[in-house]
Amino acid sequence: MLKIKNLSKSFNAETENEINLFNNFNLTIEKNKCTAIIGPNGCGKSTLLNMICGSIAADRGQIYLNNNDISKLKEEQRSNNIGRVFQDPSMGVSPSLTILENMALADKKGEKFALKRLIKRNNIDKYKDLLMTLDLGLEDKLDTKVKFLSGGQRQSLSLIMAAMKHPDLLLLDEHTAALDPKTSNVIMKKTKELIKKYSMTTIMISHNMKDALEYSDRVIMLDKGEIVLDKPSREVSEKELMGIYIAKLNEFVA
Ligand SMILES: Nc1ncnc2c1ncn2[C@@H]1O[C@H](COP(=O)(O)OP(=O)(O)OP(=O)(O)O)[C@@H](O)[C@H]1O
Repeated sequence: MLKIKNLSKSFNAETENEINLFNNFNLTIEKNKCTAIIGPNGCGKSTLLNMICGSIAADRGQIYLNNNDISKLKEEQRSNNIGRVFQDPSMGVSPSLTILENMALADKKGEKFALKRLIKRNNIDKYKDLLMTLDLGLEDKLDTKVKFLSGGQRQSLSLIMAAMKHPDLLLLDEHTAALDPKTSNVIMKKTKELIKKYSMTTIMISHNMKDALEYSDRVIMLDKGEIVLDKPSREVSEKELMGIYIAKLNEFVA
């Protein structure tokens, strides 16, 4: 379970460009459930994920993961228990390393290791088995540098790597937004399968209302750093979400 208590964050404090994004923000994310976070551009979705994983510091407040206060931990320390897949297929993987080297790195997350001893021959079958589940033939390209893979292939690899150590929390930051509809669909299905298989508590940011409803247990809409809707996904329709979304966008334009 993830518990966020009284989180506050502003940017450019005490300047004319000050943005008070979160002000005493509270949220509890249930264990082993997938929660979708939606909301218009700039409402604070990525900033929230960045504060959870520690890539940006909150001004005030606490974050508890399975009752442990992680607020003061560095990003690397939090990454032992938090996996993340980004929108950009080049993030979350090391493009100049091979598929095999990337997977071995993900496998060693949180451990001290020597790079030259990174790859353990007896782990290769494990990596191949994981890649085989993607059905993209990547298991036969272990020595291919990741920069030569397509966006969809990289994103699939990134997902497998993020889930490899069965993190307590999986953060999906618009992870299919840069992909074509068919590949996006394949990756969403794979995501659902992995979340279920490894019982991962998941937060998924999406601008795709249909995916947000289909693949989550709960949907939360943010607007200007505040929760404006919070419902079980099965109790809300795409039409209802779009209605609120458009009303918020119109408020923004007005
Ligand atoms: N490092 C930063 N410095 C200054 N302002 C920032 C910084 N990071 C985010 N912001 C501002 O905070 C607000 C929220 O940004 P954020 O990226 O969290 O929104 P978002 O909901 O993820 O948007 P999108 O859907 O476009 O990805 C925006 O106004 C953004 O300009």
